[in-house]
Amino acid sequence: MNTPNDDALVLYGQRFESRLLLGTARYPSPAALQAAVQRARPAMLTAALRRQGSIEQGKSFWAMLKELQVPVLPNTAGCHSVQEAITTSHMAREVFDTPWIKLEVIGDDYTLQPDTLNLVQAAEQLVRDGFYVLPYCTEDLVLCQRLVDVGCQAIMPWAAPIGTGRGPVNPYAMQTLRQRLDVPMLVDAGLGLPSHACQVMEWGFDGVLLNTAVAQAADPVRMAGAFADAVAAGRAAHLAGAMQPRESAQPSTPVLGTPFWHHAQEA
Ligand SMILES: CC(=O)[C@@H](O)[C@H](O)COP(=O)(O)O
Repeated sequence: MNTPNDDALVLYGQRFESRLLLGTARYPSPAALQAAVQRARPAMLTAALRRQGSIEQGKSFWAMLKELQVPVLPNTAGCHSVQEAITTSHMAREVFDTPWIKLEVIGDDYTLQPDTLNLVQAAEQLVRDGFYVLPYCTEDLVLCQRLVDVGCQAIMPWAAPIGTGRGPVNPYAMQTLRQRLDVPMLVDAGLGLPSHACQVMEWGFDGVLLNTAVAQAADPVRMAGAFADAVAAGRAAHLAGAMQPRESAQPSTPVLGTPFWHHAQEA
């Protein structure tokens, strides 16, 4: 029997049972992608409208995504300008028949760093056009605030540049961001290990989006499972309320006073 999840992820008013989102690129085979998705059961699958490959390959890829029955989150990967991102988003909405868009506007091709100056403008227009915009951004607090100001109901700060697998490179800024803004935040890009995902979930992030760490693992299916478990563990730890670290040692078993077995013997 399925028990209702009272801790579902809610984005733009929609509930998702999982807090893990997966990318669909760079898997060794379509079968590996399918099996990884079946193992991880992600909330959404992101795919670039501008995928490389022949028209035939494209058609069978989209058919496979449909078969997986996981909501598709089209993305604007490869877009470098506001207009390009907006046009691509509108095409994606027609192709996938969905209001969701992962908004990427790349500002630097070497680091794949989001164009923080133009991202807000693109997001504002897309929100006005009725999209559910999930902007891929840096962990800069003021940028994230501006994205929220223009109507983004959730944001996706990076942990590290796409494909690096370095994990959160700026823990201080990420934790500050989490404390300062009260919107759903999904950490997108740069996670390499399940422990990275667990860490950001412990900090209170609402979910993670990742691709390379699963797709490029020696065993993508097993790694997909490991990430799904890590995301759930990090979320549970966050909700459980962690102890505060201490400077000095404190015995976890009190040894002072009368041992409890002493009373038992006297009774
Ligand atoms: C697929 C996708 O959207 C990536 O651009 C995303 O940002 C994930 O990054 P990693 O591959 O570093 O997990």
